[in-house]
Amino acid sequence: MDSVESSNQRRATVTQREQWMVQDQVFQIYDIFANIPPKAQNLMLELQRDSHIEYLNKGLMQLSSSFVMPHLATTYAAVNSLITLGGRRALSSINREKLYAFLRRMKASSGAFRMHDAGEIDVRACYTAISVASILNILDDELIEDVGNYILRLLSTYEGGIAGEPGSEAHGGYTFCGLAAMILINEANRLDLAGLLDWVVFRQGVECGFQGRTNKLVDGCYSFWQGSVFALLQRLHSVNGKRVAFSDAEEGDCATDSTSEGELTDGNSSETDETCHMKQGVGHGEMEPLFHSIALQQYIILCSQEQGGGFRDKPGKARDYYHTCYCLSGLSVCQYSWSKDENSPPLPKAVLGPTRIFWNPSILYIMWS
Ligand SMILES: CC(C)=CCC/C(C)=C/CC/C(C)=C/COP(=O)(O)OP(=O)(O)O
Ligand SMILES: [Zn+2]
Repeated sequence: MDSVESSNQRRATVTQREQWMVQDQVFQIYDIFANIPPKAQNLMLELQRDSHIEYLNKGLMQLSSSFVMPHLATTYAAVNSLITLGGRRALSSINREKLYAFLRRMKASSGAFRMHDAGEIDVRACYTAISVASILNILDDELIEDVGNYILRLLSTYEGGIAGEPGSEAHGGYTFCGLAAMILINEANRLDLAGLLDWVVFRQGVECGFQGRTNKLVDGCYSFWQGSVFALLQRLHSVNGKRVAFSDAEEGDCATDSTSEGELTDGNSSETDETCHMKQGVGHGEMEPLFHSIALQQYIILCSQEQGGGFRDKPGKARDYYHTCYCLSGLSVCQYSWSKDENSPPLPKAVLGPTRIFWNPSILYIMWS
C-alpha cells in the first residue's frame, strides 16, 4: 500500500472501511463466479443468498441494540432487499413487532418521522417509515396520524414541488418521497396535483435528463426521482379517473413537447402538429408519458453510462452504486411509461435502441442490493 492510500485508510470513517471490506468481498465473489461451470454457479447463488439474508438481518437486529444506531434509511433498504430476495427464510427473518416499536419511537409530535433517535425530521423519514410499515402490513392509524398534514406543509407554494422540510425549496428526491407517502396513506387527493405536475414537467432539461431543482444541473439519478413522479401521477390518474383533479392536464392535453419515436428535441421546440399527431396515435392499453421518455433514455445511456460499466451523475463524474441503481431504475420508469397495465411488458416503441432489454425494477434490486 503506498503512503497516500494508507493515509486515506487512516482517515476513513468506520462506515467507509466497512463498505470497502464488503466491496472487496463482492469483487472476490465475482472473480470466482466468472470461472466456474453453470451448475456450480446455481449452487453458489443459493449460498450467496443465505449470506445476504444473514448480513441484512444483522442490520435489522440493530433496531434493538444500543451498540450501533438504527436508521430509517438502512431499515428501508434492508427490508426491501429481504423482500426482493424472497423465500421463507428471508421473509420470516424480519421482526415486525420490533420494527413497529422502532417506527413508533421515530414518530415526532408533529406527526412526521425522524431518521434516527434524535435525528432530523423530514419527508424522507416519513416516506421510509410509511413505506416499510405498508409493505410489512403494520401500517396503522397511529403511524399515519398527521403525516398528511406535515406533507401538506412541504408543498413549495410558489413552485409546486415538495420540499424536504417546511420552508425549504422543492426538490425531486423529496417530491418522490412526499407523493409516494401520500399515496400509501391514501391522501394524495389532498395535494395540488396539477401544480405538482406543472413543476415536474419543467425539470426535464435541454440535455434531456432531469434536474433535481430549479436552476440546477441535470443529473442521472433524477431520472428516477423525477421520472417516477410522472409514473405515480399517471397511475393515480388512470386508477382514480375523475377523482384526481388534473385541471391543467386532462387526458389528451399536450403537457410536454413530444416528438416522434427516438427523435431528440433541440430544447427549443414548441407544440407542433407532430405532437398532436402522436397523441392521435395513442392506442388502446397505452398512455402517453407526460415527459420525453425516449430522450431521457438517451441521456441515461449516452451521458450517464460509463464505457467500462456502471452509471454516473453526468460525463466527467465517477460512477457509483447510487447512480447505477437510480439511473437503471429511471430507465425502467421510461420503458414502462407507455403501458397502462403495469404488469404488461414495455411496448417496443417505449424502448430506445435495437436491443430490447427491459429493466424490471425488482430485478434491479437483486442486482444492486
Ligand atoms: C428514500 C430516500 C432516502 C430518498 C432520498 C431522496 C433524495 C435523493 C433527496 C435529495 C437530497 C438533496 C437535497 C440533494 C441535493 O443535493 P445537491 O445539492 O448535491 O444536488 P442538486 O444540485 O442536484 O440539488
Ligand atoms: Zn445524482
